[in-house]
Amino acid sequence: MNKVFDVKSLDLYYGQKQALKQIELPIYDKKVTALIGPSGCGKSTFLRTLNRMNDLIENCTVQGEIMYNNQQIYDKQTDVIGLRIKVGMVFQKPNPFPMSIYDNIAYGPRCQGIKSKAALDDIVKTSLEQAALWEEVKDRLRDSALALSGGQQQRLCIARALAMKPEVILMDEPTSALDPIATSKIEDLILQLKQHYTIVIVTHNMQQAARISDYTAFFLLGEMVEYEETERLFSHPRDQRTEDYITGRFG
Ligand SMILES: Nc1ncnc2c1ncn2[C@@H]1O[C@H](COP(=O)(O)OP(=O)(O)OP(=O)(O)O)[C@@H](O)[C@H]1O
Repeated sequence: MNKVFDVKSLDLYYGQKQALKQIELPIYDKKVTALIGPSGCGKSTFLRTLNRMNDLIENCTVQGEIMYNNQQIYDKQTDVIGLRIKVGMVFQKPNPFPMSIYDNIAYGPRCQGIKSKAALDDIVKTSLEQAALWEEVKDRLRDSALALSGGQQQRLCIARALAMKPEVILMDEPTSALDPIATSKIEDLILQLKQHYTIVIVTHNMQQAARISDYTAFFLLGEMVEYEETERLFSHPRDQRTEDYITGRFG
């Protein structure tokens, strides 16, 4: 199986404080990898290393190696903007831009220099279709995105990421602000998207990890304690700490 990312000996510090310790992890192509663990264990921090979003945090230093398609992304020569296009991100709280549904999707492609209306129309339609939102919004593309429901806004944010033609989508607790029906739609969508994209998702919800992911990594206190095929990790955890966490003994 093809590794999209290969992480080796990754340490991350916020100032003096070490938030990630010697993380080693592969991320496989067109699979869903879930990151689980109690609050503050470093899941979001790790997720952000994969497209160098932590660069935006002052005092954050990273050591070790993250290979993305056989290229070390923490090299000085890395085109970080290009990396963030290829490795898109969806956040916990839906964050549509205060503009129309259409313009939310067209914004990124326009910034990349695409001006033709036909080309933009096509990107908007395809992205919304892939995000399972087209049927719900096709008659109101010029309406404000802020008028959509929370679940629709989150699918819009996924469509906005897809419009950039990424290879990987990082999702940081994408359903934690949503009700169960909207959550279930996003979960179905993730299962669809993995046919074409590699997905890494942070979730607090172990049932969700079990339902949608192929691989799971359990983090604790900045360490990656266990990484396994999801089914195996939940049925036969190797480490006592994983077992304690998944059986609800802490966290
Ligand atoms: N910008 C920052 N500056 C300093 N410390 C930070 C920063 N962001 C996170 N941390 C610290 O790094 C550690 C890991 O935080 P992180 O947000 O990655 O954990 P998490 O597992 O994603 O938690 P949660 O599930 O609550 O979102 C925590 O101790 C946190 O306080």
